Amino acid sequence: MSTVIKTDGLTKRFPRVTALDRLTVEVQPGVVGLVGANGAGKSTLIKILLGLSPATEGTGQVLGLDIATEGPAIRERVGYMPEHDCLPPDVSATEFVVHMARMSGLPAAAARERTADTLRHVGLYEERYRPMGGYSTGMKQRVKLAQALVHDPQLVLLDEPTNGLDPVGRDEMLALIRRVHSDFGISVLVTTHLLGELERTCDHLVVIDGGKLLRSSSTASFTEATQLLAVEVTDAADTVLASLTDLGVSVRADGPRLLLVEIAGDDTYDTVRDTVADLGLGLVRLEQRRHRVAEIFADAAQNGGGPDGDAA
Ligand SMILES: Nc1ncnc2c1ncn2[C@@H]1O[C@H](COP(=O)(O)OP(=O)(O)OP(=O)(O)O)[C@@H](O)[C@H]1O
Repeated sequence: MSTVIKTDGLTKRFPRVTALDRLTVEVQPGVVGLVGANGAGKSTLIKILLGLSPATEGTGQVLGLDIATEGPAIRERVGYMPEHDCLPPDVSATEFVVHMARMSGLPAAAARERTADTLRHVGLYEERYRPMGGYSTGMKQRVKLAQALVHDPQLVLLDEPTNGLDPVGRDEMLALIRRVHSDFGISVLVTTHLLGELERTCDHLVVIDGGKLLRSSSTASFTEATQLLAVEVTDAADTVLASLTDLGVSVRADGPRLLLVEIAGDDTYDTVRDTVADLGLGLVRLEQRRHRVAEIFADAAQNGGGPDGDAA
């Protein structure tokens, strides 16, 4: 496997803020999430990787090409979906994507063919001939994705592709992103400020905060199982808590009906089940807790860094 993105000490200083602070990271082929609160430096990193904005310090390569000197070659091989709405309202999706394909160097016939295939792939059908001003946010996001894919890139950089979507639209977009990789073998770097959003979509997560790398590792290792059992009961969780405590089980309440029980061994499951049954209560859920991506921000905040709020 060859490295898709590699940065070493990448720094971007604006007059008032350091947007990227000595970022050293490597990204392998697959679907990779770039996660960070608003202002963490995600869009800045993408623009630098595309060779559109110079780094203040540090180096980087995309698909083995130098970001400082080989920007045009990078942009030939990389698709980019910008964060903000950038679609001309009185042009149809077909016209727009054909135009973007021609801009990437495709001849007219190939551009039309690729546009039709790509728009079909992202799920735009008859609507593709209508002016985009009348599109929903979800349709606009699909057009933005299509124009990033139309020239058959090896890598796409997707900046907040789920922005403005409702939960159903978000799930559809995430499934589509997954298919970009599984159907075409295109590597994906996708950003989000919603910390838990990419846990099911990405193979690997890079988490940044204040321009600094907090962690880069496989999604599985981010969300590995904890030694805690989440126990949801129909009611009277306090009674269950008291009974379990009497039995020497380490347990605490986490809301009116939820208890968190420390797993001491396999028999913890039986103890919990029997205790709830003996009290004549119902068990709604009994499952081992997994770590959440958001926890890394709480840990960083405890150690003196981390965002202070909107990292939901
Ligand atoms: N051209 C610029 N001039 C000055 N400051 C900038 C510029 N672009 C970005 N910044 C600042 O750099 C920091 C990182 O911004 P960036 O847009 O990369 O964050 P982000 O993680 O993409 O967040 P968002 O999703 O809100 O765009 C922010 O503090 C931002 O205000």
